Order: sequence, then C-alpha cells, then structure tokens
Amino acid sequence: MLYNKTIAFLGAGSMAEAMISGLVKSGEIPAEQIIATNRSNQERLTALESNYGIKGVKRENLQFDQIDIFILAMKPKDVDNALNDIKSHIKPNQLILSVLAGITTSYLEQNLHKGQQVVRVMPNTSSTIGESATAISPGHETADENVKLTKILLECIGEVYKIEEKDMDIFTGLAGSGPAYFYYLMEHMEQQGVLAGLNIETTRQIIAQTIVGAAKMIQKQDKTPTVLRENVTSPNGTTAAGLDALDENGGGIAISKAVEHAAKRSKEISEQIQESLLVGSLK
Ligand SMILES: NC(=O)C1=CN([C@@H]2O[C@H](COP(=O)(O)OP(=O)(O)OC[C@H]3O[C@@H](n4cnc5c(N)ncnc54)[C@H](OP(=O)(O)O)[C@@H]3O)[C@@H](O)[C@H]2O)C=CC1
Ligand SMILES: O=C(O)[C@@H]1CCC=N1
Repeated sequence: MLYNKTIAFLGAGSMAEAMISGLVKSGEIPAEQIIATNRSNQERLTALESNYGIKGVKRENLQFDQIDIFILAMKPKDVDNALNDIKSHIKPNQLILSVLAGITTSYLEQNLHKGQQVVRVMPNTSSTIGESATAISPGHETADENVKLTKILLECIGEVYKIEEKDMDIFTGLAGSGPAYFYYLMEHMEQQGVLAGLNIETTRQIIAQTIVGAAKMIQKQDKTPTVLRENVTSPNGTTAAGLDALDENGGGIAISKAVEHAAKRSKEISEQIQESLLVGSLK
C-alpha cells in the first residue's frame, strides 16, 4: 500500500526529521519517495538528503500533483501561511496529515477545499527509532481508506492509536510532550550519579536501562504501576526513602501538573488559532 506513494513533509525541523528517520529505517517506503521542504533553509534540506537519502526540494520546485500524502510539520503559528500557500496547488482528494499541536481538523478543513482529506496526527520524537506512540484522528470527510493508509504509514514509526479528536489535547500532554519529561527526569538522575563520582556515560546507560526495564514490565506483565512500585519498595528500605523524598518535594504533583499544563496549552493553541491570536503568542 505504501510502496508507490510519494510523501512530502512541509516543514523540515525536529519532528519531520524524527519521522523521516523512522520511515526510512522501516524500509517500508523507498527513501527517494520522501520529500522534505521548508521556507528557506537550504542547508537543512541538503543535510536531510545526505543523512537519509530523501529528496530535499525547494518550495518553488515542489510538484504538488505528484504527491500522494502531505505532512504538515511547521510550527502552529505558521499554519495559516502554509495553508494559504498550498491551497491553490492541492486537490481535495490529496491526503493531508498534520502533526501540529492544537490545530484541529475543523480548522484545516475550513482553510482547505471542501471535502479535503485530512488526518490530525500526534507522534513523538521516538519516531526516530520506530518507537513513537502516535495518535490519529481523521477529519469529518476523510475516507476510511485514507485512515487505513495513515495508520499503515505511521505504524512504520511506532504504535498507532486511533482516538477521538477531543482527546488529542491530553494525548499531546502525555505522549507528544512525554519524552521530554523522561529526559528531564534522566537529567536530574544523571546529575546525582555524577555527583556521587560515577562516570557520566555509564550513569546515562544505567538510567536508560532502568527506564527501559520499567516500561517493558508494564508492557509485558499484567500488573499496574502501583503494584510494580510496591514490589520495589521494601519497608523502611532505600526505595521508601526515595519515594518519601519525591512526595515531600511535590514529585507526584509536579508530574501531574506537567501533563495537565501541556494538554491545556494544546487546547489553548486551538482556541487562539480560531481567534487569530496565535501568531502573536508564539513568536
Ligand atoms: N518536536 C516535537 O517533539 C513534536 C512536534 N510536533 C509538532 O511538529 C511541528 C513542528 O515542530 P518542530 O519540528 O519541533 O519545529 P521546528 O521549528 O524544528 O521546524 C519547523 C519547520 O517548519 C518550516 N516551515 C515554517 N513555515 C513553513 C511553511 N509555510 N512551509 C513549509 N515549511 C515551513 C521551517 O522552515 P525554515 O527553517 O525554513 O523556516 C522548519 O523547517 C509543530 O507544529 C509541533 O507542534 C508534534 C509532536 C512532537
Ligand atoms: O512542544 C510542542 O509544542 C510540541 C508538541 C508536542 C511536542 N512538542
């Protein structure tokens, strides 16, 4: 289904690169059928070409009629310019995927053609190695075969969850932004390892393996995080001391707030774009 498709990323930043890397590594789609374009950064396109074997194409040289799937991958504040730019070149039956946080399918539909095939997508940067947790929510007019095609494409970069669009904000707070919380946690754990005299590279690998192990326990065993946490925690032992410190310092609340605020920001972006306030708020 993917082999003869041509895919163009409009936006060639971090998220586009993560997806390109995962797609190329999957081997499910030939690299030369993946195109990336941006506003002006030619050096960036050249780097993507040489690193992944894809085609970096200047916007003015993009042949819209030869592209099956467009992936919008610019910042939300740039979406209006991008939609204005592409509208006159695309047809309603061309599939538009958008990875933009907070930009709704209704907004995309209002600003493209009647009947435009759109799917809102929320991947994360673990797409790079085929380990994303990606959500999809199709637009109101999107044909089932295009939803299926989207799912097949995104399964090349990890697990795919079809969700209702009202749940996209919380999904973004959990999984789109989620890797950053774990990196933040790792940064702080790493500092302590180094402070205690461990080598930084060794510390990093120890922490990474600890996180991988904990995540795989959830995936492979039918046990809740609460039960697994209790299994680690001996009465009056080391873990109890660590967890007490987390509680005393608001660790649990901080994690809840991180997810809540990220989801809230996603919702806020949706509201601001409708009121045309986004460009000012996200310079
Ligand atoms: N980073 C992440 O972890 C995730 C990001 N997202 C979403 O992905 C999107 C991109 O984020 P990210 O990659 O971090 O951003 P970056 O700033 O790294 O990249 C943005 C890219 O968009 C390009 N661009 C801007 N305007 C246009 C346009 N009109 N046409 C074509 N290209 C354009 C820029 O080109 P130039 O350099 O030439 O200006 C640049 O290549 C955001 O909407 C974000 O919400 C979603 C999930 C996770
Ligand atoms: O920070 C952001 O807005 C984007 C969306 C999800 C992850 N990064």
